[in-house]
Amino acid sequence: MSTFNTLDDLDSNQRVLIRLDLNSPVSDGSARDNRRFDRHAETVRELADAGHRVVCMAHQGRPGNDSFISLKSHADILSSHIDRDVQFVADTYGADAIEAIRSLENGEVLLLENTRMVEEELPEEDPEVKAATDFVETLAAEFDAYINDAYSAAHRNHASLVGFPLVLPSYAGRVMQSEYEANTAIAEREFDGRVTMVIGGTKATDVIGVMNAIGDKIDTFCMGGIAGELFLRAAGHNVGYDIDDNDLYDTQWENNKATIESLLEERGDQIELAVDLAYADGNDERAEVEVAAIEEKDKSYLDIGSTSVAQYDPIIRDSEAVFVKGALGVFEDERFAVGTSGVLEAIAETDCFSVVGGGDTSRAIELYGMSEDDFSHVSIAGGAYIRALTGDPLPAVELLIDAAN
Ligand SMILES: Nc1ncnc2c1ncn2[C@@H]1O[C@H](COP(=O)(O)OP(=O)(O)OP(=O)(O)O)[C@@H](O)[C@H]1O
Ligand SMILES: O=C(O)[C@H](O)COP(=O)(O)O
Repeated sequence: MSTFNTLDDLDSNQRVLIRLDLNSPVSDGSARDNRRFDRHAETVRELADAGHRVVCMAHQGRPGNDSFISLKSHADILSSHIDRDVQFVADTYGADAIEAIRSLENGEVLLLENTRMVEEELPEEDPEVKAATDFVETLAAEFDAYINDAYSAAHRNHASLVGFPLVLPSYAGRVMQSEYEANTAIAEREFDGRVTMVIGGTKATDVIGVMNAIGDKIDTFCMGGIAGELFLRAAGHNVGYDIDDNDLYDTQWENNKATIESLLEERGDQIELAVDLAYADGNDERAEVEVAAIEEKDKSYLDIGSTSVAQYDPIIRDSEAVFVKGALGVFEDERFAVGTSGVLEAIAETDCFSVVGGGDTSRAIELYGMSEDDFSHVSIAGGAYIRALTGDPLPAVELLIDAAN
């Protein structure tokens, strides 16, 4: 597949600016280690070993969310994965950042502060607009090359992703290369038997927006996570709204209500909803309730229930291909891992073609004693992977391809 320039095309001794996707779960104000660090470490290590000066950009969370934090802890985690120091500067493109960039020696690695702290990074705009921002112009002047390794963020038209390919020689990093090749090939595959997609996670908007586009390729959607609860709400149950400040449901409901309702109407026979949900009871133990018995939502539902898992299990075992996007519950807490681990184990035990995607979902594989080898492909991308399945191009990838031609 000849597409974009890769690290094999990079000249020696370059000052490189590389976009990673280190967007991670956050606890106690710090990032938690996950597969994204491990995978990007390969690209960063290769560049540093080759003697380039490596400056990394990445984002974390979204402004206004609890997970919108500094990248300081990310530098420490990345450093532990590449066995060399990763310097950190709490600045994006101001005087401190420029000084740190200019002080870098060959083979050294520096991580800049969270790109989403730059006002010009968001919102989504045309590449030409992003390329003309102070952020892109100022940083571009310090580098010989731009590398995009952030396949999992390539569906966003943000400055750090679409601005630089217009002003610097641009290359794909190793993660970009392998994820692009795998996900593009998968999007083109055809299957004879049942094709199932398991949908969970927190970013319901990303998946609901593409369910129609992939609906002709998918026979059955098994729903969980936030999207699952929103569908239950549309089906007339008293769930799928916020009962605390975490705005996981209400905004996504407002933005997707019409689409969910029309999906249920037009594709209702393809969509499997949970029949029971799990929560923490007064003793902090896992408890389950039938969806039909919920009169009012007065607690957070953190997993699908075991009857729902038993309902999804034969569907998965009868499938020729299973695509997973997002976790069915808060699997990081063992009490609420029943849905996610149950579904993943069913996939691992069959020989269907399987892809597991979702920024954090791949972590469940390791956490619950499975191996990545039990699946055909494990992607560290969530929204980008599901967009790729529709066959729609990813803006940041298209720009890398244009740059090579
Ligand atoms: N019912 C739920 N309530 C709160 N969080 C949930 C629930 N179900 C799943 N989650 C959380 O969803 C996260 C998994 O999301 P995942 O990273 O796979 O997809 P995403 O957040 O939707 O999107 P992306 O992969 O694009 O980042 C897990 O960290 C899990 O705790
Ligand atoms: O985690 C992800 O899926 C990517 O980093 C994109 O993050 P976003 O959904 O906040 O743009």
